Amino acid sequence: MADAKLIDGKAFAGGLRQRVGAGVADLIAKGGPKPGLATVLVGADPASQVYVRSKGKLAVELGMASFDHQLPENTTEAELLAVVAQLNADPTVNGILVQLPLPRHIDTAKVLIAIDPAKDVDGFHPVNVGRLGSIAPGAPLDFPVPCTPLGVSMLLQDALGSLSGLNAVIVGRSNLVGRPVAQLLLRADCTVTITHSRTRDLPAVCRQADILVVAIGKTEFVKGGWIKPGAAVVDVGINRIPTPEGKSRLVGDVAFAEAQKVAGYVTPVPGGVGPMTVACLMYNTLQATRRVAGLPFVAV
Ligand SMILES: NC(=O)C1=CN([C@@H]2O[C@H](COP(=O)(O)OP(=O)(O)OC[C@H]3O[C@@H](n4cnc5c(N)ncnc54)[C@H](OP(=O)(O)O)[C@@H]3O)[C@@H](O)[C@H]2O)C=CC1
Ligand SMILES: Nc1nc(=O)c2c([nH]1)NC[C@@H]1CN(c3ccc(C(=O)N[C@@H](CCC(=O)O)C(=O)O)cc3)C=[N+]21
Ligand SMILES: [Mg+2]
Repeated sequence: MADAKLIDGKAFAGGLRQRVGAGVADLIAKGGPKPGLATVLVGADPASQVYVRSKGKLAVELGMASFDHQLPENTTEAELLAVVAQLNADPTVNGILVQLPLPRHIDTAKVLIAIDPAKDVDGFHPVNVGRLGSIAPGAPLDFPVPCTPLGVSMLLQDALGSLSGLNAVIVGRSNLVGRPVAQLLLRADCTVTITHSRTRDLPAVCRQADILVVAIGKTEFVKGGWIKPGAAVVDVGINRIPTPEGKSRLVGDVAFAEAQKVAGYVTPVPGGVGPMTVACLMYNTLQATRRVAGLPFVAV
């Protein structure tokens, strides 16, 4: 079989960013508010610092205001909740992202439920989780939806067109990725199977998949022999591995070279899902701002 088509997430994300930027300009031109995105990072994890900084930079590039809050590792839960309350009350802030994971002494669920659901641009608040979990097939996504899953579903719809009736297998059941991916593919009329570390004969389950989405955090875990010929494979994993030169590079959860020989479509790491996550955060921030301005929902 010919090599798989590469799903170019970086290119698609570039287009989405451009459309969001145009949406921001249009909103402001019509006298609407300037979208504002607040990011909150607790602790000094270098990778997280890089991500949060790049989110702020992109927001400004797209015409939004960016507010970055860097709190020390020893911040108490009460202090973090006070920052969230202040951002909830600030009318210039339309989107709030609290970078995860939080230090162990902070109860993540308590922080996420404290964010105003209307400003929850990660889609992690239980109200938004519930909206996604009870959505009717094909109904509009007119509330905040988790960024990585939204990006995954956009890439699949762009590559395949209608997903109706396709067998989708998700590897990983986290609240951040696996579960919301499953909800979005169910909304798109896929037949969805969610798998995890207790799944029996995972390779055999994966081989049933027309769409295989992998989000486990294990370097090149899914092998070529697990993939149905012609399937669309979306690799969400971000694993940093050392190179012989003493540097590091990113690899996914799928053995990419093997997958390319079997799959019909495959996303690379880097340049696949990652850039979509950040673009969808901008999309969610624009949409949250349009909603507070009382404007109707339009997908961009
Ligand atoms: N590209 C992007 O924008 C993003 C990438 N990521 C990346 O995606 C990956 C997953 O992230 P996240 O969902 O937060 O991870 P979690 O660690 O929260 O969840 C991992 C999931 O994988 C499952 N799992 C682990 N080992 C196996 C195994 N051997 N067989 C089957 N299932 C297994 C776990 O199962 P169980 O529940 O049974 O423990 C769990 O459900 C990571 O590499 C992360 O860095 C995350 C967010 C955004
Ligand atoms: N509240 C919260 N929301 C998140 O969305 C969130 C989070 N916390 N914590 C961490 C994870 C991880 N995540 C990524 C975002 C972008 C890339 C990304 O842009 N990746 C590039 C590579 C970037 C590089 O080279 O380092 C790519 O795959 O091409 C990856 C991973 C968002 N997360
Ligand atoms: Mg915690």
